[in-house]
Amino acid sequence: MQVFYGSVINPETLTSYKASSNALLAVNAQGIVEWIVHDVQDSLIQETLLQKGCIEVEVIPLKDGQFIIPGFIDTHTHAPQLPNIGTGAQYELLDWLEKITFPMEAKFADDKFAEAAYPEIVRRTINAGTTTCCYYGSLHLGSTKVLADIVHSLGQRAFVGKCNMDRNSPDYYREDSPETSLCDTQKLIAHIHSLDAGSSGIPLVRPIITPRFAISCSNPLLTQLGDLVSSDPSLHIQTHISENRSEITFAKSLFPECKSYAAVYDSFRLLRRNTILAHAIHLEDEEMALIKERQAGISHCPASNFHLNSGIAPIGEYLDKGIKVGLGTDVSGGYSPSILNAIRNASIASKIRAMQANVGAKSSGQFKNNQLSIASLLYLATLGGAQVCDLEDHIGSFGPGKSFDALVVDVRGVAGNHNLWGADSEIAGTKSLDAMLERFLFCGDERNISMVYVQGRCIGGAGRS
Ligand SMILES: O=c1[nH]c(=O)c2nc[nH]c2[nH]1
Ligand SMILES: [Zn+2]
Repeated sequence: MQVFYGSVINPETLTSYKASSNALLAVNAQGIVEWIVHDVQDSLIQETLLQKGCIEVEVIPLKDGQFIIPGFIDTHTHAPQLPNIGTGAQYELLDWLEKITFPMEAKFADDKFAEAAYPEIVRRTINAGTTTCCYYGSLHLGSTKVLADIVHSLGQRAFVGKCNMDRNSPDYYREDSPETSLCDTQKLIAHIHSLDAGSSGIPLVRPIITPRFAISCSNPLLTQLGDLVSSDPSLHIQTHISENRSEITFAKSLFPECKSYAAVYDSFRLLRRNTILAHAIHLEDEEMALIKERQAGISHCPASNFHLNSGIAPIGEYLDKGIKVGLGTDVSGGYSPSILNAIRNASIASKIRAMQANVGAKSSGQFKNNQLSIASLLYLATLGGAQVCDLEDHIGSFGPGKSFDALVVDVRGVAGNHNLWGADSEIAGTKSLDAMLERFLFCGDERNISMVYVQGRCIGGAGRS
């Protein structure tokens, strides 16, 4: 049993979180939160432990300036694109794929290249505070197995998929046939299942079906992927939707029988409660209704949406409609593997939409055309992401029975490196806990993430010895 004592911030709803500066939080040997008691005075720690039946446990005290939050959930990123971050912003999506992205992803045909590149890539996402990550690999089976192996060995919770893509990309980066694509996908699923064979509970690394986007998949391929997921309702699905106007026009021209982009995925049985749709910037009303009805989730990738000049997703409207939304870094459309960067861009995106809305006009919903609050931003980065991954019963916040996927944040910076508080020593109490959270979300970086826990195990962070 590990028992932490100190400041804990726990997201509750889109508009609220609970901040308590002297909580006791107990995690059992399986990495599951057993209980939390808020507002425990120093003098009552031992009595509280006894009441909980904990005898002779060592309490881990958090320091002044430290607090625990749930780990970040990155609902959309591309592992083989990390070597490209910070390049290509002069292009929009379709040219960017051809000129920047496909040439880099093609290098992962060589497993050795993947073995050299992926450890640092995964380590960076972990130290950035991402405890659950939805990874796209390249189209290659071999290197995507390497990615899954590395994620597994480093202890991150993740979904790992290889891209399915058998048309509309250059010869050097396209699968030979729908059959090859399906066969390699099945082999990847078997490989990932073998990683956690024999362990109880939900496995940390899980496969995810990854039709890159409608444009890159033929009808036979989508049909076969639909058959595959229909045979296993627990299989997750990730894809892109409605990111860029030219992309939408092209996608619609390829599927004239479908009413909308979302309807394409729906017609192949790929739209369901464990489907993660990245971007969703330019959805039509009918598509929003369909996505809501199917209970699919949206990965909001605002940095990428700005960087590739794609647009600003109407996240407030989706939240008003009750559509599930989480955050994605979308490396390398996005130029940072950190969800903190996604939080900042989500905040700016919401402010721009609010500014663009008719000045003085009353917003028709709670979130539409309003800026996202700190509570909403924290929620999207944690519990919202968990909902998008269909894992909200297990991760995204702390509560009895949920996994301890958590960050120990240190606003003074680990070993004083990157102190967000400067010389101000006034750093105690719930009021300043709110201020610490805000300061961390907008100014913090990995130097302020002391420990990264997944399933109760410390797997990274600047303060990990
Ligand atoms: O941002 C994006 N990144 C990609 O790699 C991609 N592929 C299809 N659509 C895409 N959008
Ligand atoms: Zn993407």
